[in-house]
Amino acid sequence: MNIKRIEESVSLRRSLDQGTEEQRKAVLEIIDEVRTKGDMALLSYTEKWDGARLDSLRVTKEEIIQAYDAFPTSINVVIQEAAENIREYHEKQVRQSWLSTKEDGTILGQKVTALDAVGVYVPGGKAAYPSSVLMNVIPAQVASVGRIAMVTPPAANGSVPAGVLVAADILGVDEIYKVGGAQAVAALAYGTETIRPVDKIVGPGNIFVALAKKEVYGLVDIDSIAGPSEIVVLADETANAHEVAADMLSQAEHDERASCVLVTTCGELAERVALEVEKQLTDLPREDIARASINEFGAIYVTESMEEALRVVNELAPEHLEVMTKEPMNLLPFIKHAGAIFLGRYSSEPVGDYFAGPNHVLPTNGTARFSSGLSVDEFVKKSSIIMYSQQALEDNVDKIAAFARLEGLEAHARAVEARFKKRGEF
Ligand SMILES: NC(=O)c1ccc[n+]([C@@H]2O[C@H](COP(=O)([O-])OP(=O)(O)OC[C@H]3O[C@@H](n4cnc5c(N)ncnc54)[C@H](O)[C@@H]3O)[C@@H](O)[C@H]2O)c1
Ligand SMILES: N[C@H](CO)Cc1c[nH]c[nH+]1
Ligand SMILES: [Zn+2]
Repeated sequence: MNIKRIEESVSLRRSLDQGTEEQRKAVLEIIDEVRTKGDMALLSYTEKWDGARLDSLRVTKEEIIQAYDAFPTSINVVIQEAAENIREYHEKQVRQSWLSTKEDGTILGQKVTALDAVGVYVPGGKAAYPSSVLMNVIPAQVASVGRIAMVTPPAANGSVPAGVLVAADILGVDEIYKVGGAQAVAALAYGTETIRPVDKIVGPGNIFVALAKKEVYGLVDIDSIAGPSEIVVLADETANAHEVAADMLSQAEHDERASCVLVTTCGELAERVALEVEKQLTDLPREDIARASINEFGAIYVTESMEEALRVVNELAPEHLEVMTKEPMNLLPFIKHAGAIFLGRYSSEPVGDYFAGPNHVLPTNGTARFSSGLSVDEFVKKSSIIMYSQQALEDNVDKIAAFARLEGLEAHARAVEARFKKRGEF
């Protein structure tokens, strides 16, 4: 791993995959087919892209029972405990509706209402993470979303990864469909004979899923489009090189385009981490992926001071930031931009990926400058409440009418004045 000089400015931003012309055309065609042909189109695309010939799209109770047999009970217990931690954390995010009464009797407020129906996309194959099922479903449940429908592409033999089914069942999600790609997104947005439409679609997926989500946005809401994983470790001379390297590799193994960066005030630590990364890479099962990510998007920066290191961290605005310094809590006030902040030696990034409670769906590509991780807020909406008293309207009618006339909107002015003037008096 190369130790780099700090340039004027540093960035984690990798070009976002916008898809090729061909992929965009394919997605539009798939959406149109699903909209017009419904289930028939879903079954035919599932055969074409996933190689699975299905009789029916919905996962059955028997399949869930079989999924439990694939694991020892001990892992189910772990999933259960992780789910409890995630639920407890997200319960703290719940917002209450509020009403406030002014002196003149006016009541203003905000009513928080959960979405009626949400679709959760769970990617197929190796990236079918049961942990992501927990992270996408639990905040929706905590928000009291009425209905949660899950979609995931089946393997060629028609099966769905057992871990995904067990995680869904532990959470009580029983509406699961074996369909993936753009066709699944289209089904959730438009509805088919089997799949009822939803109001919002969340969850990561490949370029076909991302393009389809962008295309149906407006008809339904979508979450942010997550890019490849990122980790930045901010360390001083007290950090342990073996542990820093291990944490960096935890994200490098996700994706060839994942990024892991060390920012340190200690040149000696930088040298040791570079060697450790190389050493630890060699026996990783996903060595090829991690090596590609390190070569292309890995970096070690040595800074003159902690002040400069903090400037670099805020500029990178990473998805995950680990602070491995003598007094990590003391640096918290100076960290402005990061999706999740892991403080101290014992807060290794996978603690957050799986177990601690906060969500692991986080802003990537520098978007932590202006956005936040998935939360209960994403599954509710807010209606404003206005109940003006007679006194309040009488006191303010002239101001409101004047403002309306400033905009040339006479009917607006007359609407408020109608309470106090008779017909023909305007
Ligand atoms: N950021 C995160 O938290 C996170 C987590 C898990 C996965 N991911 C990402 O999700 C993605 C998973 O990708 P995947 O492909 O394994 O699963 P996927 O479920 O996203 O996509 C599989 C589907 O793609 C469609 N497809 C494939 N080739 C096609 C083609 N030529 N034309 C039209 N449709 C086609 C098929 O319908 C197939 O069912 C990866 O990019 C991974 O990085 C991200
Ligand atoms: N670190 C990933 C998000 O960047 C989430 C994840 C799922 N499983 C393991 N990790
Ligand atoms: Zn991870």
